[in-house]
Amino acid sequence: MPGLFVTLDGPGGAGKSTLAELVTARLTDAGVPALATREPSRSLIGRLAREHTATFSGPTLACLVAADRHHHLAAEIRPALAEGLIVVCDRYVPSSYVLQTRDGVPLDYIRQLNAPVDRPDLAVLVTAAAPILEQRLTVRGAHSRFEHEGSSAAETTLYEDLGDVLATDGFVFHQVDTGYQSPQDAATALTSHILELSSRASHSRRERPPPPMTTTQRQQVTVDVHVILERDGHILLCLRQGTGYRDGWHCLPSGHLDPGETVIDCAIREAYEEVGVVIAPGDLRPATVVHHLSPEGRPRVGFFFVTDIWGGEVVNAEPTKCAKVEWVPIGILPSNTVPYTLAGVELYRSGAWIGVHGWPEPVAPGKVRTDMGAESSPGAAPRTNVARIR
Ligand SMILES: Nc1ncnc2c1ncn2[C@@H]1O[C@H](COP(=O)(O)OP(=O)(O)OP(=O)(O)O)[C@@H](O)[C@H]1O
Ligand SMILES: Cc1cn([C@H]2C[C@H](O)[C@@H](COP(=O)(O)O)O2)c(=O)[nH]c1=O
Repeated sequence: MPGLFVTLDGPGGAGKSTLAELVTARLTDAGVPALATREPSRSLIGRLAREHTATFSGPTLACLVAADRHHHLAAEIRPALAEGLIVVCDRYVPSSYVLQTRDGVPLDYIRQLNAPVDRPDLAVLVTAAAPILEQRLTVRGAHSRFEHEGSSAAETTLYEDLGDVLATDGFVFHQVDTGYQSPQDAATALTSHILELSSRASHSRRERPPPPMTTTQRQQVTVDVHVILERDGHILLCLRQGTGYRDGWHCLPSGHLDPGETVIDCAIREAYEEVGVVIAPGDLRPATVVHHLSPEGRPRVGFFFVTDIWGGEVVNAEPTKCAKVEWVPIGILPSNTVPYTLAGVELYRSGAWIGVHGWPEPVAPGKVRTDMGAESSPGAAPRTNVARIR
């Protein structure tokens, strides 16, 4: 994976969330695409785990957070890494080793549950002396029963004792003591460390020649699905925010294909999750397909669907990821529209069934055909079959 996966763990009040937010902002300001995320994640399973620690405990909570972790990796972390992003995750496996142990689950059981999950490139252990943590928690307030029930000293000791286990389990870790440095200073030091690691990783990737493709090696691509809701010459765009990827840019309701999902199911799910509309499978029409190469060199295939029939009201259903949803004229998209999105909409408008975007050279010079008129769609020109978008 070309990105870098960084996790932050440590006792309650150590400053994990503060650091995650500051480091991601600094990376983004430095022009390095980064994604801030956390565990339990924002998914349905994650919300169950986060919001119900009073109800779920012991092995139940251990399994719930492990299930959330598997889904989080598949749905959010691996796709972002594949795009070349630095993923900064607030809590990961070391939190399970400590919190589930405190909940009476045997450490070996927790290690087995987490044995199959990805190892981060860097596991940051954020610490501070126990009296400092207690003081911070008193001022900020406790987030969960773990912080009501336990003492910071006991939790800190469990993290301190974790070194050998983490090393055995394949974690490369780095300690940050926030006890005597401001959040800004801690973030500056950690951001430099991450940037250095990232540059080392990309150097070693560059120095390693790409392995030759053999018949057993196939190109891996990320599949995205985009939904064009079209009405009266306008389409619906979402203004991204707080995602760490292209924030401040407009995109279509869209997302990655989940494991086991068809592109049709994915379009229906994303439209519902992001803008609250219910689309019947038969009302989705294929708009175009974009074979995209991301600036980091990762290939993606985007299936664009279009519809003008849906149930429910359009709403901004994910306000933490989207500042607003907006109807815009299909022919005059905002200048801050994500280029990949723009390519899909332009292909659809031009009537091309399929196009390539972001690739440096024509894939098959002389083979580009634009002469195969086919059925047309509302708002779109007669269909052509292939186009190239720069
Ligand atoms: N370096 C620091 N110096 C002083 N105060 C800090 C520092 N880092 C964070 N804080 C403060 O300590 C409190 C806890 O920080 P934060 O919520 O980031 O911790 P956390 O490790 O994510 O906690 P939890 O595990 O409970 O979610 C906050 O009020 C935050 O402003
Ligand atoms: C990752 C992880 C989390 N939990 C629990 C502990 C807390 O109740 C929440 C995290 O909230 P915070 O604001 O980050 O403190 O989730 C857990 O039990 N095990 C885990 O691995």
